[in-house]
Amino acid sequence: MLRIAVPNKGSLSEPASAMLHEAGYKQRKDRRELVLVDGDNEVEFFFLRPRDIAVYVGSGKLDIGITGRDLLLDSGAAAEEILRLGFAASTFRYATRPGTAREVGEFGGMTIATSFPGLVAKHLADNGVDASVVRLDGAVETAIQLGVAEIIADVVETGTTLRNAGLEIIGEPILESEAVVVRRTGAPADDPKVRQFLRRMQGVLVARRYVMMDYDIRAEKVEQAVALTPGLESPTISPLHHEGWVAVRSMVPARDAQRIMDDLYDLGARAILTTGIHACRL
Ligand SMILES: Nc1ncnc2c1ncn2[C@@H]1O[C@H](COP(=O)(O)OP(=O)(O)OP(=O)(O)O)[C@@H](O)[C@H]1O
Ligand SMILES: O=P(O)(O)OC[C@H]1O[C@H](OP(=O)(O)OP(=O)(O)O)[C@H](O)[C@@H]1O
Ligand SMILES: [Mg+2]
Repeated sequence: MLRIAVPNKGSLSEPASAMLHEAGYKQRKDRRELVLVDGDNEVEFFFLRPRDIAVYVGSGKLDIGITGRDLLLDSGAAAEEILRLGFAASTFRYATRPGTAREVGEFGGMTIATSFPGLVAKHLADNGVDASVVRLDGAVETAIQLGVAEIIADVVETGTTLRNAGLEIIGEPILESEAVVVRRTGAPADDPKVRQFLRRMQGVLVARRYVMMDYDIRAEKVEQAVALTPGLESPTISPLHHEGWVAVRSMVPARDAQRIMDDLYDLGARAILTTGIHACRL
């Protein structure tokens, strides 16, 4: 059985379970379930606090886990990222009241509040800054208003929370984060169960990002058309009964599909169809 840690709460929890479900795994129906055995797929899921996942995986008690890159690096656990999952994207940044400081070099002697003390301490040390770090569980924006800290370091997605608290971002992001799959550092890379799990998750990523496009085009235009729809490997070209025409089938990035359809139409392609991909193995 492959033992997999899955976030039980917070921003990572629902999208992680949705992705596992899309990859064909059984997922829990009740949020209070802590462990779930998916016998058909020979996988056991452990629903754990996102912050603890890298620790369990790093200790070797669980084979792999889904967590945030920021949580992984903050934990200092002996775990490493093996696949980016493309959800829960955010940056990790410093912020403060206007006029307090413009860059990390000016933080000397100040106090920084954060839920990610490991990340912040390392970033300060890397920049040669001597400042205090206070660990808070959440809602760190309020720490400035209440005089607990001059600076905060927190997760920023849209920036709305910071704006609402009257704070502004300082400097470049400390980190760009997203949900990732982690395993113990140095674990054998060729474990067939892990590889199968990663292939399934990669299949979901591709199915979410691509659509299948079909169209008919005059044979003499096919090279120009295929330049617009090169596919992942190479497009399939089939002759049409109507002489001088071919049918083309190719995967295209979903976000470009409408623009590509316009361009194909202008080139003379007709019967241009896009269909969703439910699952795939590349
Ligand atoms: N607004 C957000 N947008 C994108 N990712 C986020 C956001 N808030 C937190 N995350 C990500 O979620 C992970 C933190 O999960 P965690 O469950 O500890 O916090 P949370 O989602 O803020 O939940 P809560 O604070 O309700 O416990 C981190 O990887 C972080 O980058
Ligand atoms: O840039 P934004 O789109 O505003 O998102 C970022 C906010 O979202 C998270 O907070 P959450 O709601 O999880 O509360 P918390 O601070 O208690 O964790 C994070 O800690 C930030 O505060
Ligand atoms: Mg939070």
